[in-house]
Amino acid sequence: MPSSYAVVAEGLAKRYPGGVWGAVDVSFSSPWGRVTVLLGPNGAGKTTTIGMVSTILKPSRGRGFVAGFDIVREAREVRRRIALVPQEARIDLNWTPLEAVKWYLVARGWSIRDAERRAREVLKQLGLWEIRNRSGWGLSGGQKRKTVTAMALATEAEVVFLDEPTTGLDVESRYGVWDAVRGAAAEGRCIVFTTHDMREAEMLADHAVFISKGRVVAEGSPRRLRGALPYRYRVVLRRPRRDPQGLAAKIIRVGDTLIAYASSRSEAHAIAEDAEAESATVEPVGFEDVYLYYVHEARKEVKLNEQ
Ligand SMILES: Nc1ncnc2c1ncn2[C@@H]1O[C@H](COP(=O)(O)OP(=O)(O)OP(=O)(O)O)[C@@H](O)[C@H]1O
Repeated sequence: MPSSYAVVAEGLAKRYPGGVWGAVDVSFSSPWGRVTVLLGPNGAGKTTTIGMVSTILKPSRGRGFVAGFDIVREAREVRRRIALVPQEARIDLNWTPLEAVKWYLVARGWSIRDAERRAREVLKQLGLWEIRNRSGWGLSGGQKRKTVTAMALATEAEVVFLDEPTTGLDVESRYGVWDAVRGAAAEGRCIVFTTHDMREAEMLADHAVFISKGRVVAEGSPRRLRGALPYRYRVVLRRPRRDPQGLAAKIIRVGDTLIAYASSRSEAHAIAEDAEAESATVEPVGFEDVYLYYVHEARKEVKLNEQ
């Protein structure tokens, strides 16, 4: 029973009724006390993966463990230890944020007094304090979304699965969610998070898992994944007069903008000068570049361990 990791997926696959494969071969390990971010294009299999490890979906193949418990044979034990915010989660609109969080905790076995105290704490952290007593009918989409996230993070769950919790949230609200997620990880819990926002992934991830077409194509810490790219710098050229073909390690075209990759800062500056572009910026590669490389280019599996 492997329990040194909070979540372990071993070759998980899911075939939906009708024959569509939602996941084909998903293997990854999420450490305790860390934030694991699942990344990948629409339809890659992130939600399906979260569904399987949170016991909502039965895998068609493979094995999975949460806190050392088998996700199929010991699903009840797993459920006791997790909290989940599905992508489409909604609150009961007849409740206020305070009621929603508090009564959810009570339903999980908390005393009313502890639930009230904890609900207040989390609502403050997520910037929901001012509207804690407003009916769900009077909340904006983002406020409702944050309330559901507050319900999951307020719990004692050792492992919290959040499927795109910040989609549609304003900048300040995102910071609130990030703060709460980091706080939960600092308590030793494991947070598994999906997002399409590369900046968010870069800010939050201790551990990243890239999924493409139902398979894990890369896994590791952001630093390791960045370091494994065959280039170090990206040059963004807007309307270049000359094509940096030959100078760049790789080029991506987005309309009249080119992203050229270089293996050193001096090469990057040479590309920027030579192109005579309307504007040129040179920056170290980031998570977006990691994403583009692993998801769209490298088809082979890459695994980067922390050692
Ligand atoms: N209930 C279902 N029945 C049949 N096919 C499904 C079902 N749910 C998902 N799929 C399919 O499984 C594949 C993976 O979907 P999934 O929702 O896991 O992707 P995702 O990575 O979470 O995507 P997104 O970023 O758009 O949320 C897709 O091809 C999808 O159409």
